[in-house]
Amino acid sequence: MDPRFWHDRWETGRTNFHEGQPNAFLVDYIQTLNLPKGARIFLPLCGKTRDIAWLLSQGFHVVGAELSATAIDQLFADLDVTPDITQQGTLQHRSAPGLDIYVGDIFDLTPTALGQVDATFDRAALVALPADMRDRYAQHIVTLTQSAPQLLVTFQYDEALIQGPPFAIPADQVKALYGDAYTLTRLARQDTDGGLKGHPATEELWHLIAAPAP
Ligand SMILES: C[S@@+](CC[C@H](N)C(=O)[O-])C[C@H]1O[C@@H](n2cnc3c(N)ncnc32)[C@H](O)[C@@H]1O
Repeated sequence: MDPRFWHDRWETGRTNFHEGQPNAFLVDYIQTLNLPKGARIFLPLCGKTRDIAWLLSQGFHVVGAELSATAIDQLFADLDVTPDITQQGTLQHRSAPGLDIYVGDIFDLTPTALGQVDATFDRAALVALPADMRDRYAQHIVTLTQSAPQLLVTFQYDEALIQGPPFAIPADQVKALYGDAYTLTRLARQDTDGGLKGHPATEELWHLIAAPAP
């Protein structure tokens, strides 16, 4: 998807994907990841999600990647924190205690820059990408995180009624994208509160664990 689409959304404040509170699946299912305090959790395409403040409050270290500098300005303002800022190639690195954010195209992020992560939480990231970008994205996440365990939130809805993003990602597509690298378990599904764009929708939570070597 053209980066201008997202820059425009942030510049004009059309960010209805932003939840004003930590994601309910994250809060209810984080224990499934069985992470110790201080574990590093990666949030791809993080926007200014409140999940970051919540994870920090739970004693985790958060690493995010986000295209929009405006989103990250707002994130740090919401956190009431002034980050240190350095340039790393095409990416800007904004850091504060417990928090590293890479501002720029996630496809420019390397495993070396990201460093070791213990888990990934994908909410409104995979589903934000059109079909022709998803393979590349999923492979990039696997490479970046070295198949770290993942919680992945997807949507199901009638695509004849709703135009994404967020895009519907049926179970067989989750398996096609991640089935080689991970063993997949659907942990939960629930109707989206108030529907999506006026139509019924369902959200699903997937738990991805590195598949045993063949
Ligand atoms: C639907 S929003 C979700 C934000 C956040 N995960 C949340 O739950 O509120 C998708 C975000 O991905 C960002 N984005 C889109 N393409 C990107 C890319 N190639 N690299 C980094 N971020 C990207 C957009 O700027 C936008 O903030």
